[in-house]
Amino acid sequence: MSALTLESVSVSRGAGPVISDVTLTVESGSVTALVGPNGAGKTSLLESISGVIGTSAGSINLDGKPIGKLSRVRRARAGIVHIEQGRAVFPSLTVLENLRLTARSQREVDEAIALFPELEKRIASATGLLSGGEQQMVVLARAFASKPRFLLIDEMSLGLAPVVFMRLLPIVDRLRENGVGVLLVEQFTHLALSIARDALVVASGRVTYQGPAAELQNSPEILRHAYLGTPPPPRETA
Ligand SMILES: Nc1ncnc2c1ncn2[C@@H]1O[C@H](COP(=O)(O)OP(=O)(O)OP(=O)(O)O)[C@@H](O)[C@H]1O
Repeated sequence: MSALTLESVSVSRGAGPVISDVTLTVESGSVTALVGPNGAGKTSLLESISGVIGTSAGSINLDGKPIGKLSRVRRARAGIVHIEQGRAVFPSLTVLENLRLTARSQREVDEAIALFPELEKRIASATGLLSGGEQQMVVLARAFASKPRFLLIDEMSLGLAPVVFMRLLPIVDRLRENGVGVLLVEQFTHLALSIARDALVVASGRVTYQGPAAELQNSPEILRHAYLGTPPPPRETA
């Protein structure tokens, strides 16, 4: 079992700390939802994992080996792929050309198309002509074509209606079934929790909940306290 682990990670930017003391394990073939209020530090945490920004304390490990000092490119080569906010496609290139940009071989392109049959009929279209949801699908397919071991997805739903975003969730689940470990930052909390096994809530840079996604999904009170950063209600005993 492959794992991406963070041990007591802290991140500072600008005026001071934005992430404090986060410990987390994402296993291959699992989805972890990372949720929390605006400005909580979710994007900063993803950026520190992929190497966009540095950490101020703690360690980031891939299968037990520290990767926190590696460049962004080397982390990507090791299999940590970060889908940043916004739809980063080349709109004037066709879907196929966008896939070829990250795939290392035609086989990887074919595998991506096989996993995303929805894109097959649009393969020769300019990507900019696709709907927002379809373009996000191209982003996911392109990420898959780059053979990720761990995928960090930052607000894939940005600019999409919930109903469109809901159509992308089974695709994330398909990636998971293919062994990818997914860390999913999402503003549509309940939709993210619905496909996640584990959940992490951060508020003001600190972890306020860590546990099964189903528990958060089923307990609005626990979720509310986690977002507010206040102590959770006592667990009911049988
Ligand atoms: N480039 C930057 N320079 C300085 N401070 C930044 C920068 N980017 C973000 N911050 C600050 O870091 C804190 C965490 O921001 P971050 O974007 O990580 O939160 P977030 O949980 O992803 O928020 P949102 O859900 O609104 O996207 C905020 O206080 C933000 O103002």
